[in-house]
Amino acid sequence: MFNKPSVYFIMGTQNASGKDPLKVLEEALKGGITHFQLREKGTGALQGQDLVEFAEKCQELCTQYQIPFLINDDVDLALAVGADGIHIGQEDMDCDQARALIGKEKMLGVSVHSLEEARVAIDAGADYFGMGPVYGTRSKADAKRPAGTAGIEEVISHFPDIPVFGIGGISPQNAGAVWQAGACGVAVISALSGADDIALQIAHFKNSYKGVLI
Ligand SMILES: C=C1C=NC(C(F)(F)F)=NC1=N
Ligand SMILES: [Mg+2]
Repeated sequence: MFNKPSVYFIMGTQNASGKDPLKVLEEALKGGITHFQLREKGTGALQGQDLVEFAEKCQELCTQYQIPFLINDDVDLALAVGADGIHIGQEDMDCDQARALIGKEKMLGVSVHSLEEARVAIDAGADYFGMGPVYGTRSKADAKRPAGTAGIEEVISHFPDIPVFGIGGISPQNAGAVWQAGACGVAVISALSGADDIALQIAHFKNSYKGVLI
């Protein structure tokens, strides 16, 4: 479920750079992403029934390609469409509550920025961590300042069994440090949603992992 090198695509309708978001998702699935997260935020974001229907279409595509489909923040939406899991941040509901709501089978991802936050998330049964922003990012309006990969190294050294995804401004050109830090995968928004050839970009991400191994 979390094999290296994982490429975790995150997108909402506002990240599709004018393209049909479902077409972008299908191209990414065809191109070999390993996880998908629907993160519907910002002005113009879908709401209500429109959001449910869009999420259901994302779910159908991910099921077709047998890729885990996770939803950011919105546990009710995740339960409504039968998503494979949720991703929550520190400012969302607490991990224990989220785990109680989704049950043991679904995936629980948590954004963590410290050992303490990681410990709390592990106690709640988190399946993976998101850590960042590694580099500067334009995809998250309230992102913290770039943290590099030190935090990733520290958390992995204390909790070696929990997969960690680096996120924030990651491209194939700067992904090497994220793999070097021991991350299970890279989580990306604009590096894929804005790419001319998404499959090629995914291949570049996977090759950047090989580069580190050699
Ligand atoms: C803020 C986030 C941080 N990390 C992740 C993930 F990559 F999934 F772990 N997703 C988010 N939405
Ligand atoms: Mg959040």
